Amino acid sequence: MINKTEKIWMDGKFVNWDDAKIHIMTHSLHYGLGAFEGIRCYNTPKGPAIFKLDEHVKRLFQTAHIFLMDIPFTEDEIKSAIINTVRINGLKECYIRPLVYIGYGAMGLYPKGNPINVAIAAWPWGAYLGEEGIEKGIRVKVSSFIRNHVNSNMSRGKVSGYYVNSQIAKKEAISCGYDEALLLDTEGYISEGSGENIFIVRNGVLKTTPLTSILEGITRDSIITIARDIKIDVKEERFTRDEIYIADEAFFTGTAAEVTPIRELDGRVIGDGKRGKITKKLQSIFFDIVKGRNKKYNSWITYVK
Ligand SMILES: Cc1[nH+]cc(COP(=O)(O)O)c(CN[C@@H](CCC(=O)O)C(=O)O)c1O
Repeated sequence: MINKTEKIWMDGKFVNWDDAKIHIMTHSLHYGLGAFEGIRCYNTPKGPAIFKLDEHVKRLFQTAHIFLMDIPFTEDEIKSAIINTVRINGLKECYIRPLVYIGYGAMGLYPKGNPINVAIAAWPWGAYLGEEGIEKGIRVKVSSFIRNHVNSNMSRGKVSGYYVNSQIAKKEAISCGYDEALLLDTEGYISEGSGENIFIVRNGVLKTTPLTSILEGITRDSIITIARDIKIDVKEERFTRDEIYIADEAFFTGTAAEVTPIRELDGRVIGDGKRGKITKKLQSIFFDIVKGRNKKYNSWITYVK
């Protein structure tokens, strides 16, 4: 069950969590066209700070742009609303969910005149794939469902309705006794997890999927930068499921998933079946950064004063 907080921001005003309601005939509820973000705020020695706020808000507006949704607020207004949502709820660490949706009005696939509404909620949300997963790694299954074609899904967009594909993949993985699903693209190459990007390590080289059928992950981009800063060779190129089977290490990245090692894929143990050395190094630098303990990356965090 979600951890309720006090207030939710809706179209410029704060409302009580229990009063944050919309009409059942709200367009996006029926047709799935909503733009959303997942953002984390961490506690730091100088108080709560939001990780890569600018990048997340930019992506939210890019998604709306791709789908011809005019957000009736500026990026700065949304950034302040996000900061104020964390502040008004007195949260030190939380997960933040801005949602841009097509509101109540016409029905049908061409909703002329329906308003574009915006809501922002923030709540405590711990390790997405479990604390144990962060330490020891998780078990993953290649899904029998694939990512949509790049001309079906506009994969630079983070759209609510796309997560039907992710949910059916995750349900299958869990019903088969795994922790998470890994989806292939339409050509059978590795794409991404149901809610994460993926990295592998082979012979000291870090490899991740190129920006094709995958969401342009902000955590993915951060890990690539961190890896290159510590002189790890990073390749963004396609690879297949069996390259993961024989990899030395593998891990997921995402705002919710953070950096979660993968210890097994489809019953094949990866490396020695534990969190790999490079994974551990990148994970620890990442957590130092988000928790305000690495000055070099201070521009990546926005303090909620
Ligand atoms: C499909 C997908 N791929 C990659 C990522 C990683 O992107 P980024 O967060 O920018 O590094 C996410 C985020 N998944 C979000 C949704 C989780 C949820 O269950 O809801 C998240 O991690 O917030 C995805 O949903």
